[in-house]
Amino acid sequence: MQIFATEQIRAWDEYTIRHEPIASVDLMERAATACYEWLLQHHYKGRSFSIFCGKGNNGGDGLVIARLLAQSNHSVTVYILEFGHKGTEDFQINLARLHETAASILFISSNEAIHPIPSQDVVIDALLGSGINRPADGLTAELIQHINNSGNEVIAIDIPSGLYVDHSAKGNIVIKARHTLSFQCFKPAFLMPENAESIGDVHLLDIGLLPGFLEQQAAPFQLVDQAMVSAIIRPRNPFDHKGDYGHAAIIAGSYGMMGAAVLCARACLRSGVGKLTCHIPTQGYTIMQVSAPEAMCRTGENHSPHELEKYDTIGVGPGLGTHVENFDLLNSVFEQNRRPMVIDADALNLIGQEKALLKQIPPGSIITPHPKEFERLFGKTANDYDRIQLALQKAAEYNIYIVLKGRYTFIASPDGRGYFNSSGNPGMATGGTGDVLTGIITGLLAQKYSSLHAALAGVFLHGRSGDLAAAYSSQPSLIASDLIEFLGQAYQSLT
Ligand SMILES: NC(=O)C1=CN([C@@H]2O[C@H](COP(=O)(O)OP(=O)(O)OC[C@H]3O[C@@H](n4cnc5c(N)ncnc54)[C@H](O)[C@@H]3O)[C@@H](O)[C@H]2O)[C@H](O)CC1
Ligand SMILES: [K+]
Repeated sequence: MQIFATEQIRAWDEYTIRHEPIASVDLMERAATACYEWLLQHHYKGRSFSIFCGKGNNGGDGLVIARLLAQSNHSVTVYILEFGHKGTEDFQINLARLHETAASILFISSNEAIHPIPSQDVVIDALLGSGINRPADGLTAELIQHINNSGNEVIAIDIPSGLYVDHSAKGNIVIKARHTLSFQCFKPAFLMPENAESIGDVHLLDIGLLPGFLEQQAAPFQLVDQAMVSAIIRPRNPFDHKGDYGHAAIIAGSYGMMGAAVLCARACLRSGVGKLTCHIPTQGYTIMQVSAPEAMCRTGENHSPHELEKYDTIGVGPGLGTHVENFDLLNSVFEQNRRPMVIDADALNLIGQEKALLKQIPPGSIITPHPKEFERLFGKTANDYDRIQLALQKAAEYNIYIVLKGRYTFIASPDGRGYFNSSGNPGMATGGTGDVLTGIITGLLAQKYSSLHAALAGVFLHGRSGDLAAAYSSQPSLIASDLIEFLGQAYQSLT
């Protein structure tokens, strides 16, 4: 699924209006009806509503929702923020229609007109939508703050007012919504951690924008979803043997951190790899052989980084530690292996300390930093959007894939394309889940998936395992081992 910027969203509306064809006021009716139906289906039936509208089409949506609620006997008060103009055509048409209902309509043209919101009311925020082109200020900003301070439950229409669709609004005054009801596709704003407080839970409502538009559009970002990953994963052939699924190596673990190596190894095995050899410290030998009997082990000084050319790929980093001798280890790995590999955790921290190593990473490799590791490697950015751009820039500069881990993990490809993963949940914010991801991606690379496909399928399957595990038990109780147990079901869920 594409993730569009403001101009493309507007173009998609216009394409639908022209080709369906449908009048724009009828498209607004369809969008607002979807919001109204969502409210009825989600325990808001019978509640009373304070609906705040601007004079653009976002406000128009609010007026239609107000009419539909009033016509179904809900108590509705509509507050229209005065901007000194009549409003868009569709806004005006719907204001006239609203006058024929029992809804109270009040205009806010100064601070004095801002009154306390009844505590039982659900607030609908339809002040500003995707047409915003500057920070909310003056009376608009005061009204937003008034709504935020009220403590009432807020449902934002299309996007919380004050937020930009595709660039940072950090530091601006923005509505804090419990739910955001948006249309058709994800907007970049919904995928950025810096907006978490504003957007609440996002619900995408289908308003029937025509799919024909998608064929002509190159979106700046793609959403990694089930359809995408189902098309990547290949079925197994009946006459295959283990040699067909590659030989992976994992170089991981140190005293006190053998768990990371075990999680990584077990996840790699469950990903479908043919053979796995773990290069681990000698004192971790028994732990690994008992925990992952399917894997072979090599021990020896400094993880014994020898004969690495026999592997199809290598995953390095989980639980490795950042002792100085590990710089030699990394140098040796990068010298021996020039095929795409996976680099994570302490291996990234070592590279963060010795930036010259970045240039030695084999081309097409996948690095999997979390935001702090990313910062150590490439520096701080002012906001999440800049971090995404920096990731794309660095991916191109070093010819690597950067998997920037988070709620919506971002995958930066060296060709300039960016992908946001859609699966996963906050239960996965717990120790060891990153080691599992490294194991899965390493296993997919060994099975000769391209680096891009291994990264995309790896993050999606990892998140899907987390979703299945959380559904089976709960988010708080989720531990990294659960992801490995549910990887089989995650694969199954793709078909
Ligand atoms: N498919 C869809 O997504 C549909 C969306 N719809 C809704 O339409 C809005 C977009 O409407 P638009 O009129 O373009 O913009 P806004 O309502 O956001 O109005 C903005 C309006 O206000 C001016 N303005 C911009 N920034 C500010 C500011 N900081 N303070 C005050 N005023 C500002 C600007 O000049 C505009 O005139 C979309 O979000 C959906 O809710 C349709 O219903 C159809 C389907
Ligand atoms: K809004």
